[in-house]
Order: sequence, then C-alpha cells, then structure tokens
Amino acid sequence: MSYKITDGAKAKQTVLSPYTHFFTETVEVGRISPLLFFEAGHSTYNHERFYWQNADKTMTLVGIGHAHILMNEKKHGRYSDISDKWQQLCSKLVKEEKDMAPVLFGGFSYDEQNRHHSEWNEFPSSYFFVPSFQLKIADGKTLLSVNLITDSENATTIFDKLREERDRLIHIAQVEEFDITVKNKVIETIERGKEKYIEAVENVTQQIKEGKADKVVIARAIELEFEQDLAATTVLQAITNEQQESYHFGLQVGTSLFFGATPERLIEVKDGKVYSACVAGSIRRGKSAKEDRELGEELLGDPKNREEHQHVVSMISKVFESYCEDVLIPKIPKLMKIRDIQHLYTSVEGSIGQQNNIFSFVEALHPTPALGGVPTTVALEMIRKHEEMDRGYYAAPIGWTDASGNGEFAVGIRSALIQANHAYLYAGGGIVADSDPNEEYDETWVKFRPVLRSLGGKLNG
Ligand SMILES: C=C(O[C@@H]1C=C(C(=O)O)C=C[C@H]1O)C(=O)O
Ligand SMILES: [Mg+2]
Repeated sequence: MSYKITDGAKAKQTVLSPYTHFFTETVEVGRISPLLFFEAGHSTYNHERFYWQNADKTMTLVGIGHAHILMNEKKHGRYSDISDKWQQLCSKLVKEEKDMAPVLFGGFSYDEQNRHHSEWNEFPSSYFFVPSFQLKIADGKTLLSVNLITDSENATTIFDKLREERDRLIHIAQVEEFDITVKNKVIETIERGKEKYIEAVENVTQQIKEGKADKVVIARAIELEFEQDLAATTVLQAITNEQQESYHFGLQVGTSLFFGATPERLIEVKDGKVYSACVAGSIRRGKSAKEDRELGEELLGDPKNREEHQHVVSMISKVFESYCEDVLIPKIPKLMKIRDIQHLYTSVEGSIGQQNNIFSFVEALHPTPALGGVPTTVALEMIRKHEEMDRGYYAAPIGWTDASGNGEFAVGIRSALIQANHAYLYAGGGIVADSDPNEEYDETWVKFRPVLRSLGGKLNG
C-alpha cells in the first residue's frame, strides 16, 4: 500500500476493519509559512489540500494528502453520519501521544435536496478528510502531524515513509521560493441570469408581503474566464491579503478549489463553550471616516436592515436556548466593519450541553436566516424554486473538528469555486418586505468585491 491512499472525491473511502489503527505523530517545528506549506504539496497532492485560518488568526490549519476521506450523498442524516464516522475513526486512535492533534476538515453542501448538474458536480453532499500531513499553528506553536489510518501489517514501514515525506515537505516550505507576483488575466466576465435574479427578488418580496414568509435570502453567481489556469496557492495568497478580518479557507475536491474570506462564524466549540454569530444587514463603507461613521449610524437605525438581522438573532437564540446553558446574547447589534462592507453583528455564546457535539450544532443552525430565511422550510422551498441554481458549498458550513470535540465552522460566503481557468463567484442578500431589487443587486456587487479583487477581476456596482 502506498501512502497516497485515495484520489479525489470519487475515490473509495478506506474501509474500517477491526484491525484498523489511526496512527498519529506530532512534532513541534520552527516557523513555517502556512501558504508555503500548502504550496509544498502542490505537485504530489495537487487536489488533496485544505487551508484554514480563523478571523483573529489564533488558529491556522493546512492539510495535505488524504489519510482518510469521509463523505456521503445522503439527503437525511448527513451530519450525524459524518459525526458517527469521525467518532469511529477516533476510537481507532493509537493513544501514544499526549497531544491528539489530528483534525477532520471539510464541509457540507448548502441544500442536499437541491443539487443540479453544475460546476459543483465533484462535490458530494458532505465531504471531509483527515490529512496525511497537517500543519497547525496555534497557541504560539507550529505543530506538524503525520496521520495514517490503515489495517496493514506494514504500518510501521509506511509510517517511516510518511516521516520522510513530512521532512521533504517541510524542507520545500522552508527553502523553495514561491512567486506571488503572478497576475491573473480575466478574458471574460459573465453575469449569470441578472434578469432572473431581479425577478426572483421581486417575486419573493411579493410573497413576503402576502405573508407567506418573513425573510428569504436570494443569491446569484458570476463567472470569470481567465487566460490561464488559476493556481490554488496564488488565489489563497491573494484572498488572505484582501480581507484581513475574516476567516480564510480553501478546500480542494476533485479538480476544484472552493475558497473565500468569510466574516461569518456558524459555530465554534472550545473547551466546553460554544460561540456563534449573527451577521446580517449591510451597508457600504464610506469614502471618508466621517461618511463611514454616518453610514454605520444609518445601518444601525435602519428598520429594514434591523429586521434582516433580528430574524437571525431570534433563530440562533432559540437553538442556543435549547442546546446550551448560560446563554449570552447582547440585545442590540454592533457594527462589523470589513474592507468593503459594514454589517450588523451580534455575538452569541453559551456552555455546551452534554449530548451535543459540533455536528449537532451545525445541523441545528444551518441554514440560519442569514443565508436561508424565516420560516426555514418555506424559505428553502422559495430558494429552490426562484433561484434556479445550485449553491453547492456557497453559504454552507465549512470547517474542522478534532478528536477532543473542539472545532469551528464558518459560513462559506464571500467565496468562489475555481476549476482550471474558470471561477464562479456567489453572493446574495436577505430579502424582507421592504427590499428593493436594484438595491439588493448593488449589495451583491459589494459582496463580490473581495473575491473578485483577489482574482484580478473588474469591480462593478
Ligand atoms: C448572502 C450573503 O451574506 C449574508 C447577507 C447579508 C445581508 O443581506 O445583509 C449580510 C451578511 C450575510 O448574512 C453573501 O455574502 O452572499
Ligand atoms: Mg442585506
């Protein structure tokens, strides 16, 4: 058996047998740039990598190679399926290490009941993997782990080879140069179904006025074609420089890369505490500090945006009230200012109840009314009917968990999918009774900006 166990999303998952063991070894190393480590995996593990950095930069994770893939195409029970499989894997851990560092990284599609033939064909309903080589920068330490999940009798020999490979990757990351000056050249920008989008917003607004729903988030996509194929590391490098105060993520599935810079946390579990965030309601940044402050005040006092926001607060509060103790949610939103946009923001925290793990929170929360609507089921029906696209992993949970149950999922907005020389960008907005289609259209352009700029595209709107 070689240490490259699988090949892309279509590969078989290793079958767990009574003889399967999950071997892991973590060493502390000198400083390594996470992006250079990601790049070091380029030639051998081109389609088997992930990148993650949380918004306050206290957790950076890079994964290279597939030690094990967990995925499913389930319409029901997909969260507990991944959770159970991860628990099973963890029960195979050979517990020689003090520090159980291995993580499971991946995501879920937005709507498992609304998949079309689209650019998302390579993405299953759920897709996670344990990387063979994992870089984790947290608590002032740079840790490198090697993970091997196997029932082979030759595990020791395989693991020795993996250690050699680890050293080779570290060496490349520390020594080789990486050209960050590459400029992508856009040769075409296609707005997909602009009229359809406007119509969808009008239609949904009308139905909200008729009392059929309170809020529905409608999204659209633009497609860019480039002169040359895009390189994953270059794209990630650009996005991390774009929007500093956000989560930066990249997930390779098949030949695609899903990446973005999202300001929105879905759920974090950390040592018995849980955190979420309500991010909804938007206005642009001002050209001067004064105008910026005025726009912020306008947003805080605007009934339409406050309504968009309050729906999110109510729903997340309900989930926290029933899943947690010591729930803490401020009564009034604050402003979250990021490079191109200001949002209304309310923090949410609680203490985790015993029965619940991170996947039960993901299941209970996704989609919040920030990306779905109120009532959720009605909103999802309207999205399926009017949006007429496959959101894929856009607006969906993406993140990681570890063997001790800690982890974090962000909402995959301000994001795009990349395939060869094409990029597909997605953005939407919360529609309520007072929404105006043209203003919503403009708001999506502001939300396209960070990803668009990182790819070298032209900014409209
Ligand atoms: C739908 C998106 O963002 C969501 C919609 C917002 C709004 O309409 O004000 C704000 C933040 C997010 O909850 C997106 O970025 O695509
Ligand atoms: Mg909005």
